[in-house]
Amino acid sequence: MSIDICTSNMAIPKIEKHEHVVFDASIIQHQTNVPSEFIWPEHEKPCLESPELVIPPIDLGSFLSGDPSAVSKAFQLINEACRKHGFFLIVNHGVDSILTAKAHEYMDKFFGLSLAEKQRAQRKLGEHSGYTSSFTGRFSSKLPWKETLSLRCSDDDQLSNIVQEYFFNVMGEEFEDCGKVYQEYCEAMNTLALKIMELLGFSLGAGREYFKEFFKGNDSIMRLNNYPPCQQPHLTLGTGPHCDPTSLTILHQDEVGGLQVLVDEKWHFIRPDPQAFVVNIGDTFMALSNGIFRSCLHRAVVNNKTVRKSIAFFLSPNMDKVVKPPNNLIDSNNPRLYPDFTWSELLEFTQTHYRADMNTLDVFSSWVLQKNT
Ligand SMILES: C=C1C[C@]23C[C@H]1CC[C@H]2[C@]1(C)CCC[C@@](C)(C(=O)O)[C@H]1[C@@H]3C(=O)O
Ligand SMILES: O=C(O)CCC(=O)C(=O)O
Ligand SMILES: [Fe+2]
Repeated sequence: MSIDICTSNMAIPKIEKHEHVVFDASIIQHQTNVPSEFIWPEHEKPCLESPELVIPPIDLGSFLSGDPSAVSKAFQLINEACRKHGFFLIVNHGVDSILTAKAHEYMDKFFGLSLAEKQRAQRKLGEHSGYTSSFTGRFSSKLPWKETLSLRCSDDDQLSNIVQEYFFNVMGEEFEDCGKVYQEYCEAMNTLALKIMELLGFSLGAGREYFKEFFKGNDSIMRLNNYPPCQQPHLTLGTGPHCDPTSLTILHQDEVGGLQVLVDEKWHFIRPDPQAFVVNIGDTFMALSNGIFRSCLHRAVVNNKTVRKSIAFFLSPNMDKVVKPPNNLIDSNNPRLYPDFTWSELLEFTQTHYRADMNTLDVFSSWVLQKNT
């Protein structure tokens, strides 16, 4: 496949696939030389000695309790973080730590299977759920050193068991318990995401309920990321630099560490904390906030000793919901920065035409404008 679209002022790079590359985690982790498809260009190669970013976490429980000083503290922290880089940590979030621990344990069960067994869940083009090893079917170079299992999830009543059913139908009875855990985890993430939306709505002066309402019936994705060890970790990346095209990401990383965030033009490690969720603003929320809250640029590095796992929940609106900012964020001094679009259009753009990176929202906006003229 090779798609080349040109917008009025921006060329969209080709997406090419090279299906001959095989990423079998059990083999590739021992290979002394990283295959060339996994070698990232010089300017994107990771710095494995980056400094750590130290930031105060947001206490969600106290904010929701309504205690005035906690509310104003959370309000101040969230405003600073989202205007500056779009990333923050949440503690006292109400998610059961046993559930999170089980979600990590079941990752070992799934990713510990042979490649052929994992490929029973192989993600097909156009589908949201399924297993992908290193995106070898989608991209030709700068392949990420990871395998993922994506699961579509939603708070729509009709899709209330979608994760559980996926495991049962695709992986069989043996994965029934695993399906139950990930179903429960998705529901916990959905509840948490909507609570965070209250905080964001409040901070942007749109009202506590505004974004919570907007995301009712959301069509989200949960992704299990498994990063095997790599013998030349300084040459590759687990996940390349990107802003999530989705609205809000809630990530839980295991104790190994590898997530880096760009702040003040420097990459910083985010030290893993089992009690905390890492939250970042994605492109769709940046558009919803009329550019006031920034989509966060981040990436993940790998290491030569230990497998690393992370679980990401990507909150996204219902497919047909029109993404446009609330009226209070638009005036003559703050004109609209992005055109109206639907999540279904942006999703299609990142899956078919353009590999999500740090410029997705701008390139996508030009594409939408050009399409509509
Ligand atoms: C809708 C999505 C596309 C990606 C997964 C979710 C949200 C983030 C996107 C992604 C993680 C951004 C970096 C590149 C990518 C290919 C990846 O490494 O996983 C992206 C996902 C994707 O396109 O499948
Ligand atoms: O694994 C990580 O820490 C980051 C993963 C990520 O950015 C993603 O899946 O979008
Ligand atoms: Fe991401």
